[in-house]
Amino acid sequence: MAISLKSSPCFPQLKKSDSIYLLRSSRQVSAVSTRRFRPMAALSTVSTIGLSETFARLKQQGKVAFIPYITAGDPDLSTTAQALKVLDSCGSDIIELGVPYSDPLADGPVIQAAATRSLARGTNFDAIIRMLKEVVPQLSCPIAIFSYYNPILKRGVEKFMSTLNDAGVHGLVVPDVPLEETELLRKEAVKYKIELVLLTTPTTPSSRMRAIVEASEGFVYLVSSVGVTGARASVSERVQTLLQDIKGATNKPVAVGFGISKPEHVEQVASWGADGVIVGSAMVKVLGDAKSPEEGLKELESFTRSLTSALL
Ligand SMILES: O=P(O)(O)OC[C@@H](O)[C@@H](O)c1c[nH]c2ccccc12
Repeated sequence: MAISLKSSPCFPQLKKSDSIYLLRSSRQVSAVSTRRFRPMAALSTVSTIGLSETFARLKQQGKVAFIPYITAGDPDLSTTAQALKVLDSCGSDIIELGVPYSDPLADGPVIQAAATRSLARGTNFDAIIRMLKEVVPQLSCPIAIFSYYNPILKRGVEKFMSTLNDAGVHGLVVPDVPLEETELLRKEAVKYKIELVLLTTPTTPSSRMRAIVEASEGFVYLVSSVGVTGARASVSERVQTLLQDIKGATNKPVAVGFGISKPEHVEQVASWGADGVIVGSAMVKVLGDAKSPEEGLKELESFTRSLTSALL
């Protein structure tokens, strides 16, 4: 069944030939766009497919996934709700949504500041989940929650996973959980159909990298450079060989993050064979630097479009 696209704030009027097709998958209706941009309205009742299925569909279309990260509650949760819809309608394929934390040891100054602002406003996990229950049914791309390990342990792993499942979240990234401790996380994640994404870095020994890619669900997160998150002037050439090493060890999709902040970075990483490109700090900065939430959302729209166009 094909439906014609309606105009949406994020892309010019598309031709009829750009119709999207609603495909019935085994578990749910899913929408595959024949182009990167999707209208918000036309997909308001379609539930999303998961991370691995998203990558499989993009691979069939010869496309690379665009994966933005934003911090929930910065500047506030209602702006986050609108930002998710803007990112979705501007062609994001998966969205990473960060749960703000008081000790974000892997984050650079931009995301640390966003977490501090969000926590100062009183953002908490329950409020984020309430917001997601409203917004997820309006999105056409899956959400992966980004949380440090401590808040998950405090809430209880099973309760945390079932709460994500209830909210329609498909993925989870826990940057500071050691591989040795992922067993319990993975067991509960599988039970609640949450794809647990693990990270490998340029300094991960190859035997450990192989264990990580084996255990990772949804996709493998290749951290492009040592250090913390934050926009860099360029993406390290080493990413090319790291991608080859990982792809030699698994058929799972590999998405690259850290430092990517310009269209040329996106293009470069895609040309090296990445299945997905992750942009966080640069997105968070756009929202954080804006004089008002409205201005932030407008800037986010044009910035996202500049990056997703680099993948077309
Ligand atoms: O911010 P960058 O340099 O664009 O990197 C992506 C990153 O923000 C996102 O994936 C992320 C946010 N917090 C993290 C902590 C660890 C690893 C990754 C992350």
